[in-house]
Amino acid sequence: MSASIVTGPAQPGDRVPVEVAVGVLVQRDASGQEAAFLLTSRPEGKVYAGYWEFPGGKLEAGETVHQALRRELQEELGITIGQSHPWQQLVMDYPHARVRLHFHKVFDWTGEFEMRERQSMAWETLPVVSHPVLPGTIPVLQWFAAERSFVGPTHRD
Ligand SMILES: Nc1nc2c([nH]c(=O)n2[C@H]2C[C@H](O)[C@@H](COP(=O)(O)OP(=O)(O)OP(=O)(O)O)O2)c(=O)[nH]1
Repeated sequence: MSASIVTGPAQPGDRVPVEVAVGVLVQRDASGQEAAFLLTSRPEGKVYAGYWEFPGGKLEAGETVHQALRRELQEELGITIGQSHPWQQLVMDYPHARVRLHFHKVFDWTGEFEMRERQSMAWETLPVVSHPVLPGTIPVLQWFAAERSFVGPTHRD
């Protein structure tokens, strides 16, 4: 399976991207600095099953990214998010789909985590130990590395 990051403007003949809301849940340490972030594994039955990603899913008709995130995290993890903060966007081209990923950071949520799709979850810092990570997760780890002045591999190959 090959996947690539799309850079530059759309070209004639490109597939129209599917819009995806992605939640980057971040804990803060005692001094208020950003600390661990949440990764979840893709459930059985989905493409890239078992790969680690940030929780989220496709926007439904008429939804904003925030609304989709709130719904997906309720459905998948059983939590209710408060505010979400737009952070980064990325278009990925996979054999199965072209997706535009809208990453929002989330610092506030309520409820207990329940793995409603029998996925796994892990609070991670750099370098992440969960393996393998989804191709679309790698740029996010690089953004974290830049924000945190982290040097070295962000994950296992
Ligand atoms: N949730 C999520 N999806 C990601 C990430 N990175 C990445 O490339 N993707 C891709 C994988 C999928 O092609 C797409 C998300 O679709 P999905 O199948 O997980 O969404 P969904 O939960 O709405 O799925 P479904 O109801 O259609 O089964 O975005 C990520 O960090 N999180």
